[in-house]
Formats: sequence, structure tokens, C-alpha cells
Amino acid sequence: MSPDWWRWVASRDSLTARLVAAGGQRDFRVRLLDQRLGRPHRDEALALGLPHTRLAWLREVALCLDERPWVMARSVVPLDGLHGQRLEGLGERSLGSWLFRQPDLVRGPLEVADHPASFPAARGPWARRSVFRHRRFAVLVQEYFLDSMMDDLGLPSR
Ligand SMILES: C=C(O[C@@H]1C=C(C(=O)O)C=C[C@H]1O)C(=O)O
Repeated sequence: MSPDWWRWVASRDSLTARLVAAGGQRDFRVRLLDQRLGRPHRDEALALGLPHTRLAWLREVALCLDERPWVMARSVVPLDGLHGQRLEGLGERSLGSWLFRQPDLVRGPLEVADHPASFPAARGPWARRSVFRHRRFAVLVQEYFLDSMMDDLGLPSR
């Protein structure tokens, strides 16, 4: 992986904040694509230590700069962890804007994939995922860095 991509893929702070900074004069926007209760994919349930049959809160967004998606994200929250969290009300506010305000937030190890099975209708060189935990709350955050981000920032292909 090139150092230019490593700085993005291996970062452990808020991706939202990094995108806003890198976007310069471009407007940052979270476009909500889907948000519902559903069954996680088998590998997602495994990453969360969740029985596959258990329902979870699923959220899919595109993180856009001037309406151009740079990152697609899919997050999975086990229902029993939603106790007291009103994440359904997030809408088009960034999940990160809530997550990184939690005082005792813990982020697990980052898993990285190159040329991941593309997120529906999006292609890109790298994807990553990690589990954030805060008290009884857990969320698996999966982020797909897109070719449009690579082009707009002049990043290398790998
Ligand atoms: C976890 C963060 O939140 C970002 C925003 C997301 C959302 O609004 O659904 C999902 C993944 C992240 O890229 C972050 O900013 O680091």
C-alpha cells in the first residue's frame, strides 16, 4: 500500500473530519442510502461476535464532497447495544460526529481489504472495517474508499 493511501486507510481518528479537511472548499455531505433493521451478513455478525440470526440496525451512507461520493460506508449495530442510543435519528449527520464524542470510545483493530467486493454500484482500491465499542454499545463500521476519491485527490491506484 502506498504511503498516501496508508495515511487514509490506517487512520484511527474520525474519517469524517479528515474528509472535510481534504475536501478544502468542497461541501461535505453524508447521503443516507439505507437505514433499517435487518440481518447482518455472516462475516459482519462474526466480526461483532453476534449470532447470525440476530437482527441488527443497518446503515448505509455515501460520504460526498460536492455531491461526489468519495467513501461508501455500511455500519452494523447489534440491537441489544442500541439501549438508549437514538441512532435512528442520526439522519444525514455523520455517525462519527456522535461516536467520537463518546468519552470512553474504544476502537478495535482495523481490517483492510484491497479491491474489495465492491459496495453496490461503487468501485475503489481499498476498504477497511473496525468495531467501535462504548459501554454496552458496539458498531461495526465498514468503509469503502472509491475511485472518485482517488481521482479527485490524485491518489495512486494502490
Ligand atoms: C465513524 C465515522 O463516521 C463516518 C460516517 C458514517 C455514517 O454517517 O454512517 C459511517 C462511517 C464513517 O466513515 C468517522 O467519521 O470516522
